[in-house]
Amino acid sequence: MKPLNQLILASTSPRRQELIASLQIPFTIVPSHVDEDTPSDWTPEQVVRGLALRKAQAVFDQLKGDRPEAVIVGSDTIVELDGRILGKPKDDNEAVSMLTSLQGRTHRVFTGVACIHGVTGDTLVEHRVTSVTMKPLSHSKIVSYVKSGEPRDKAGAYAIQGLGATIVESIEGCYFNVVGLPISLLTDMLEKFGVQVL
Ligand SMILES: Cc1cn([C@H]2C[C@H](O)[C@@H](COP(=O)(O)OP(=O)(O)OP(=O)(O)O)O2)c(=O)[nH]c1=O
Repeated sequence: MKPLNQLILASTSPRRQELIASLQIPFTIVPSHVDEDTPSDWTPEQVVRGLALRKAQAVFDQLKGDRPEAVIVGSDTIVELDGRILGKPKDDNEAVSMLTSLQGRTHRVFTGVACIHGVTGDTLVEHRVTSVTMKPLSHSKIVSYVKSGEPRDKAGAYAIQGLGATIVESIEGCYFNVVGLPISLLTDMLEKFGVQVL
């Protein structure tokens, strides 16, 4: 397999763009705009792995005529509580109800990562899980956090990297997995494609 030294990030997420920049490898952004619906009986692992692959595959299909000498990276993040999957809230009311169910408890954040070799089409898919414990929160604190606007485009209606840091008590596992791109896992995957980060 030909070693590559460039990345294509199949994502509109500004957080993922910032995180991938930290690898100091040349990268470009090609948003995937895929339908994020999944069958209701899929497990959290199946959802994040399936959607990460769907995002990377959509960009690969779009570019494959050019056989880009780059690894295409797709990623997806969800929150799971009591077997229930929480994606991005559709409005502020749903954000309040998500945070009401998460406060004072421990939930799991799943992120799937898919890498596709732009020349050969070889594919790797992995995921990571991080446990996050949220502080107990009053209704007025939840409403005030939702009013900040931060929960809107975040799985589980919070952002640990922002004001959401003030409502998280502790985490167990990879922090960057919660933000949406587990950098350490991604690096291991890239090395399998011959992309050396260090
Ligand atoms: C839990 C949590 C999620 N998130 C974000 C990461 C993801 O951007 C978002 C989950 O939505 P995703 O569907 O994974 O990603 P996206 O639609 O934002 O971007 P794209 O599909 O184009 O890659 O939630 C945080 O930023 N901080 C957090 O603490």
